[in-house]
Amino acid sequence: MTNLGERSDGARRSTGVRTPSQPVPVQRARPLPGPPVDTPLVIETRGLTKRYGSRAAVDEVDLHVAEGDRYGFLGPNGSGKTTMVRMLLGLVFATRGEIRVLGHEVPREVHRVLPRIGAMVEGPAAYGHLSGRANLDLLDASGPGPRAGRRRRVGEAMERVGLGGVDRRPVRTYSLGMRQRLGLAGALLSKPDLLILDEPTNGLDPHGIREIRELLIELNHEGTTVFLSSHLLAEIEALCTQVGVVDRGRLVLEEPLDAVRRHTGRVVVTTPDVERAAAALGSALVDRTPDGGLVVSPADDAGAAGLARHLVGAGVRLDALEPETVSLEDVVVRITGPGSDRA
Ligand SMILES: Nc1ncnc2c1ncn2[C@@H]1O[C@H](COP(=O)(O)OP(=O)(O)OP(=O)(O)O)[C@@H](O)[C@H]1O
Repeated sequence: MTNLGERSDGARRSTGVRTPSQPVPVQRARPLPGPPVDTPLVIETRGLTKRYGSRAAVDEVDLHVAEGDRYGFLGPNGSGKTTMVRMLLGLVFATRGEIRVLGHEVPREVHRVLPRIGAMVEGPAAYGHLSGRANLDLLDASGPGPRAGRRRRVGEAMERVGLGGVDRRPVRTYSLGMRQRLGLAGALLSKPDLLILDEPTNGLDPHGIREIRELLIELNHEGTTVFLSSHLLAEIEALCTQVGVVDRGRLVLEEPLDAVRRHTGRVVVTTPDVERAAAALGSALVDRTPDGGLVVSPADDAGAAGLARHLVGAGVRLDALEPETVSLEDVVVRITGPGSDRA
């Protein structure tokens, strides 16, 4: 198997946007902003494929997750996210392709990788008749950590996910959100270098989602790389620094979030004098936003400053003049089809 760590093409990020009629793999393109290209990769796959019968659940995926990333792996239902996550953890064998996690080949060296990973896949599993603390005690006992300090480790993990006060209740009385937090506490026990989480905010209410997001950002600032799969665009947009979009098993985009939400070169004008502004703009007015903003394509040499002068000169009062950006949702909807459960 090729040593993925020896890649020299420098293309740690690839980029590509396709229209639905162009089912091409992700393209490698311009250098992108973000961490330097020599940031070590903690997850890398090449040509990774998993077939179930004639159907490819994961299809020729080249994934690049760099140290320090908060990487959001996004895709419609049935697009292959869980299969991908399971292959990264050695739970499912690939049909073809290569996987390297934290510098080791998976599945061959997965025993060297797992102690450094915290993972939560397809919802947390726990013994319902035991308390959350007892479940974590068992999990800790099955891990590589020493017995000494177990009580403290478990206590800290429970506190971090907001379950500090409920440690005597049996897990069968937990809400889905509490189970999700318990799963996350289990993933944190070993103070992992890498967290791999499949839909970690499933079942959480908005407060819970925010708490988990803040926790993941905090852990990331402390040095943990976070890889999470989700179909929740808003969640990825609020949390992640990097985005990989998968559609029907293929990785169709992999970019820093900032690059995805790039500026369009157009300007959104907010004004109380909408019709006066529209008349002054003439053919430079190209669209209107749902909340009444005017989308303007300013002449190249004049830019936003020239646009502002022109409008003020025409007697238009300006509330705001902002660059228009593409939302993650716009991009994802454009490049992916409906989930395979709707095909
Ligand atoms: N064990 C299996 N046997 C046969 N087909 C499978 C198996 N596991 C997954 N698949 C198929 O592979 C495809 C990808 O499934 P996967 O669960 O990885 O997608 P997903 O993106 O995680 O979906 P969701 O967001 O709905 O969880 C689907 O078409 C699914 O039906």
